Amino acid sequence: MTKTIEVKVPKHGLPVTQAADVTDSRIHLKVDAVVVGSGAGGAISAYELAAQGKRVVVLEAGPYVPSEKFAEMMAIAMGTLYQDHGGQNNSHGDIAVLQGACVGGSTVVNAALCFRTPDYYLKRWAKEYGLTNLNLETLTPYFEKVERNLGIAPNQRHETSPGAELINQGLNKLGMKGGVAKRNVKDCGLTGFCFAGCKSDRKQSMLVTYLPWAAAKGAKIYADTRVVQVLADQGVAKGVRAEIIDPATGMKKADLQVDAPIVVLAAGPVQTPVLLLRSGLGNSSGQVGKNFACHPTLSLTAEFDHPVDDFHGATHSLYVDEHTLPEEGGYLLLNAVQDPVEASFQAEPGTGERYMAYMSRYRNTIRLITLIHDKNVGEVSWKDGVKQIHYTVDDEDFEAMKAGLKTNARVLFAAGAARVWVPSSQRLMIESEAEIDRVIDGLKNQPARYRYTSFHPQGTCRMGADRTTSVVNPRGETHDVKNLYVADASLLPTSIGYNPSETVYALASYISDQINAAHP
Ligand SMILES: Cc1cc2nc3c(=O)[nH]c(=O)nc-3n(C[C@H](O)[C@H](O)[C@H](O)COP(=O)(O)OP(=O)(O)OC[C@H]3O[C@@H](n4cnc5c(N)ncnc54)[C@H](O)[C@@H]3O)c2cc1C
Repeated sequence: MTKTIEVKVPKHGLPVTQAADVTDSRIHLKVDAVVVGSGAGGAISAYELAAQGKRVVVLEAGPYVPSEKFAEMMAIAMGTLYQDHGGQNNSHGDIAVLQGACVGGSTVVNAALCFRTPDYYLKRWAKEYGLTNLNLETLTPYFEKVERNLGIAPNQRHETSPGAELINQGLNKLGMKGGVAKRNVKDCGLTGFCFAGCKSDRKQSMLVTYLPWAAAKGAKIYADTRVVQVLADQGVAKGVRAEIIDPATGMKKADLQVDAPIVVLAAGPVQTPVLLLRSGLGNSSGQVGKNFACHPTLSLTAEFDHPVDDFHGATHSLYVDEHTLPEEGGYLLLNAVQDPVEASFQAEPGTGERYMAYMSRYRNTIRLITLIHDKNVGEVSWKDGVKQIHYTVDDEDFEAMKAGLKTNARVLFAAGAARVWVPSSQRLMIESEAEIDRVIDGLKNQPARYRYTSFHPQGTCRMGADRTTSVVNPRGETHDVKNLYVADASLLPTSIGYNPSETVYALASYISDQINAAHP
């Protein structure tokens, strides 16, 4: 007689509890540490704490989407992997603020470009915010560790996209120098689909690195689970309350309470402050949600007289940072490959036949992004059950954007562009190098006219030594609530001008060590 033995194996490699797996309407867990959010900061914290023997649970509001299910189409990826299905904006609706919202967070959809935090900012943070502990000597081992663990390395020659090759030629003609991008990608498949998730798992996102490692050390991961309140008693963190939501219906399936003496918030720079505000915790300084910066970007699209086919290759091949520090201009240039959907919203060629004609030349186009180091002038608020991002581009920052766009256009013409499209509702096209200054000088700081995208929100739970001007102390613990830690991009005291993921990876690793030291 044959006996069937039922073996329960994880469905797609990563053991994740999803709403569909939940049968009880109330769940109560007791662990050593609860981590809120499974992105850059959350996944690293979860692994580092679990590796020290702590019982860890990770709660992630977004769904679990295994890599094999990634659709190599932006429109679908936006709907499944991004915060608010890709529709998160500032309150004026003139800047798209993109964040990942899935198991692995923004690391699943990011372009993997990595920079160590420049010493310039570490020195500034030490001087202005008392963060003398975050110096190069202390942080270098953390940079080295995450670079090793995530395979962060300079692109190989063959990974350079065709558009980046042209841009390099333009830079050479102008006597400028591009830097070779470093990315957390191993053996890149050159598909150009980073923003839609890496189907072949070559991007070393949290989904394929720290989260499986955390699970191997015993951490439990819940998807579809939105934390709605941080629990504390007499100034000491006690755990969190969450709701497990069926993503198919939007209906609540269960209430979840986690009791834990260590709470790590890593819900990202929009949701972490919202959680603190909703919970009425951590805000004696009045700084929770304040100091929001987001690195607004505008892309110029160059059109060539011949096909370039700039859709295969590293998403980012090169950067130009001669003018990135605030005193030197405050802008960074980055090339990026683009799929037709992205190309379609990076320029304003007009509608109808004009638009069709423009898109029919998609193969001839490349883009160069201008990213500005913005001041921390924004605020995330939570009012009447609604989150809002109040932010508008500051006038001085707009001047940095204009300076960046001028350099950007010069590089594109030197690269051989026939014309350059400005992403403005005024339908601006620059037809020669001689026209650059006139067109760009004519731009006014009216954000609704432009196609702004932010990929890097940051700064809403500022770290600092002074409890009256910051939310989190230099070890990552909130000034107000003991054992309540923050380990995500909200910590950054100022905008850092460069893509921030490696800074978040390093800070989360550093803070995990502080937590492990305080809770042996
Ligand atoms: C399209 C895109 C491209 C990018 N490209 C680059 C790049 O090339 N280089 C670079 O350095 N940076 C890049 N970034 C930015 C980088 O990925 C982020 O700075 C970094 O991931 C931030 O880490 P985090 O831990 O703060 O948040 P995230 O990685 O965003 O993780 C936060 C997680 O918390 C979850 N969450 C939110 N609220 C709750 C809640 N209440 N309960 C439970 N879970 C919650 C979210 O769903 C999300 O999964 C990019 C970002 C995007 C969106």
